Amino acid sequence: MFDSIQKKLSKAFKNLKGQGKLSEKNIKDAVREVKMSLLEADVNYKVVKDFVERVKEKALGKEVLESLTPDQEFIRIVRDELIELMGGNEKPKLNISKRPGYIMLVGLQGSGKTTHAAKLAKYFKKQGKSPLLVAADTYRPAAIDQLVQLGESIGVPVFTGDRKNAVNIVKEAMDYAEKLLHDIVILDTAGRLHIDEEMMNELVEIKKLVEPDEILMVVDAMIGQDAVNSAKEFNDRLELDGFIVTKLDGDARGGVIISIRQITNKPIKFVGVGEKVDDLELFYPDRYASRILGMGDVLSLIEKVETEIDKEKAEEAANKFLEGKFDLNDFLEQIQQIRKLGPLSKILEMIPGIPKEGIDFNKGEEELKKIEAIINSMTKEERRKPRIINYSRKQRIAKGSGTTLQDINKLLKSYEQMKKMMKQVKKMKNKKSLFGKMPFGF
Ligand SMILES: Nc1nc2c(ncn2[C@@H]2O[C@H](COP(=O)(O)OP(=O)(O)OP(=O)(O)O)[C@@H](O)[C@H]2O)c(=O)[nH]1
Repeated sequence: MFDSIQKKLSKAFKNLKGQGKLSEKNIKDAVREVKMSLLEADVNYKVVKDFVERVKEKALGKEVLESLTPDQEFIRIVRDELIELMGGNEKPKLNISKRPGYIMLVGLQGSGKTTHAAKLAKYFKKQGKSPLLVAADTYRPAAIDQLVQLGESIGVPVFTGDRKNAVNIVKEAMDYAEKLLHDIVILDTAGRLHIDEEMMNELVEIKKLVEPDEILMVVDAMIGQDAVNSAKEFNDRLELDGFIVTKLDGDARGGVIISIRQITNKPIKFVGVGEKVDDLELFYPDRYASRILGMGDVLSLIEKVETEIDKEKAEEAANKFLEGKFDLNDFLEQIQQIRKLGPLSKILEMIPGIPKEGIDFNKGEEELKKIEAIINSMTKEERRKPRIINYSRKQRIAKGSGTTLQDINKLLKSYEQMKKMMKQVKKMKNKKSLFGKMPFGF
């Protein structure tokens, strides 16, 4: 995410590092680099121009010129201005006041509406709500089937009606939702390759009928400025409540996320970071500013861990480890939990200070898959007591998992090392409880 803008900006900052004191020229050069980085990231020209003016004005102020760590002071200014540009300290919020609440998704074809309708439904389901998905995309019939399939995969009903007339489908869906006591209704509407009058009229009609609590436009980050221009047109016609910016996991350059708020004056509420139904994040301007600047995003990582990782299982595993009873079954479960967080590259980029260069994420991913396959090919007893795995068992496991004897030896060796660590931890724990029993404590 944002690889190229991160690299360019870090070059701008590097030139200020170790300069002792800064001159006006240093700062002007750095500002120019920032400007080029933003333009190359496809940020709207006017947005860049205003942004750069504000950064220059602040950077030429006394604080930076006299600061002992001018590069950090400069980064702070860029970060603050970036946050401001993307919505300040605003928290992402959906304003649902009716019951059922209505969320209408609009956007161009292929932007990710259908996928994000399902992601939102799952998001609400996780909160204990009872969502209903409505397939009102009659322009591309396959979109209805796509939504039905996605709905099945997350256990959320999908209303399809007569599959012919979007306004009729929505009308019937409203009755249906009230009867079945759904508390949130998500409408997937039709998109076109380009904005056209027929599509807009249909959307306006649905809007009038439903009076949605939220009209969110789904915008594809990969198409850059075109996306921002169409966002402006949609907003002019429909008075949007906000945006879901999708496909930020790809090599999106960042332009959309940085400019859309400024151009439309409407907030980004969610971002899509992958094709799976869990790949949805709330949009916090400060956290995204940190990511754009390559400073990681620990808060989002913690939230991800809290929602994806089973706390009870994690505690159970930790206890087993402390008791020295952590076996390969537990090891497998831990790997599966970690994989629920998504690809390693995505996890690591949220942690500040981890350089991306030189890390082969695919190799790490492959290694995890290999370990999973090896443990899956073991019997229950072998997983519980890996020491019984002799040569012939190793041969069988290697065959079953499509790996080599070397791979198996490597895993068993890591497990032995882990066991040693468990023993040490257990010893320390016992010592601690002994000290706890001494008369004066320790
Ligand atoms: N990498 C990535 N792909 C995404 C994301 N969101 C959607 N996609 C993919 O983008 C493609 C289009 O998504 P759809 O949900 O079908 O788009 P749509 O806007 O409903 O398209 P129409 O129904 O034709 O208007 C699909 O292949 C999705 O898997 C995302 O956040 N990241």
